[in-house]
Amino acid sequence: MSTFIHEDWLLQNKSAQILYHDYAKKMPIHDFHNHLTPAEIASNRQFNNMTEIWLGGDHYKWRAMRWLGIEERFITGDASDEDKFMMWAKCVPYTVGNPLYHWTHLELARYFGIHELLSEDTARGIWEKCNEKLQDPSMSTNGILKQFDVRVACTTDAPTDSLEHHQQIAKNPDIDTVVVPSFRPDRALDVVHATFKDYVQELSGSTKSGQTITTYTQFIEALGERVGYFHEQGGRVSDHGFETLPYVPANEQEVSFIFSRALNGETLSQEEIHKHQSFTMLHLAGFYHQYGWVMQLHIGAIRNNNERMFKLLGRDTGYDSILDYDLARSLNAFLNQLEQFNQLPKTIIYTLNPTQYEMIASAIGNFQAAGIRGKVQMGSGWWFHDQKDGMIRQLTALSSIGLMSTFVGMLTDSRSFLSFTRHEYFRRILCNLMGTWIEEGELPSDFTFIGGIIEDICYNNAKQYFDIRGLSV
Ligand SMILES: O=C[C@H](O)[C@@H](O)[C@@H](O)[C@H](O)C(=O)O
Repeated sequence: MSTFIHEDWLLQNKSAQILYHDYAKKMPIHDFHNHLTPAEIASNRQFNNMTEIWLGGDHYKWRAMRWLGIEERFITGDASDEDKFMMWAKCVPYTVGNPLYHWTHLELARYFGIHELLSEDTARGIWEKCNEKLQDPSMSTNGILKQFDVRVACTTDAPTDSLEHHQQIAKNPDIDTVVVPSFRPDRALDVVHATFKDYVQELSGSTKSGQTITTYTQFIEALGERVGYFHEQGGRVSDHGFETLPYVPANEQEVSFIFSRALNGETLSQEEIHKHQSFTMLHLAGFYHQYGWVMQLHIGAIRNNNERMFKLLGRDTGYDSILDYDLARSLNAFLNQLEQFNQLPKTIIYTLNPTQYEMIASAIGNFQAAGIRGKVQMGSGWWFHDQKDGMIRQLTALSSIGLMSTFVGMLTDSRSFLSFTRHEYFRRILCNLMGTWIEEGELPSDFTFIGGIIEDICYNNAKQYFDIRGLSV
């Protein structure tokens, strides 16, 4: 009997199989956005068991378990690692149709050589086999990066981070992967949050002078200094998470006043919040442009919706979802404002709302520029759309309205070292889509040509676009 994850899995025709096996499969990985922990890479962490590496931090699995009515103690609570794994195994058969079912079995197959389907019945054997394999040097963090030929990994880091772990990684001759930080200044834009004042203090502490920030000008200077520091440490990417991307024009004087009111803990109007955010984003984008960075905008998540659970577990624990809102005007206005002053950096826009794919694909066509292929990009299917249907929708919108040949492709966006197979998943779906176009006569059956485009989307485009120092290929 053939296994579920077989050689031609998801490749439904001959052309798709050729594209995947002869072109996509061999390409290295350029993982330009993830949430891996630099400290774990620096210490070359070896995981004790499957729960540690697979279930800890994975809010996708947690949501599915809650959906099945599992008690929280088996999800994020105090149950033993073994009991948590057994409970997850029991849930897996009921995830059919959800990407979790695919991801789970693809990860078991590629990392552990396990082709049995995970369920209550097979759980014990799989737990033991995987835990044993996890002790192998090939399964340490560095072992995994090597196995999957991960040439670049961009972690997600606070502007105030010392980046000491990145420095250790860079000095370690055993780590071939170029691991660089991404600058994620969400808290700098969150003037309404009760901790904004503490954040500004933290930011002051991270600058060379350590001088207390009291004015907006000092605040922007401090952020600029930290962008410079990240750059020195190899950073070439920033990342922002927005509910919506407001764009409300403002001037320095107004925003300075709003900033000092925020520092005093005064209540700000929605308009003031948006003005501060818009103006600060223009400054930040200017820095990214100056350093030749890529600005990533993740837009459209409504977060921490379950207050009771937020109080218990905090953020990123599986209580975020898709926001509906208007984006076209503010997105165009924001990009336009940067473009007017020649300050628009290379930009990737991800949306959590797939009804916006066509709109975004059309908007980015307004801001492409000489000398850079696909300067403004639409990011791959993000989060709830990091699955077959989501990827096909994103690729279809991008290819119909823009140029898919310039697309920088896939990233894991994951907190787990077992997620590198997401690239394989994406590649199979991409090859199946283009292979089907060949079979249906919509593309020529010229494999060198179409295969070359596949190789570009899998790796070459990202390598060229991000231009991360030290890349050896
Ligand atoms: O795929 C889902 C992601 O990891 C999600 O948790 C992140 O994208 C995170 O919310 C972020 O804002 O960076």
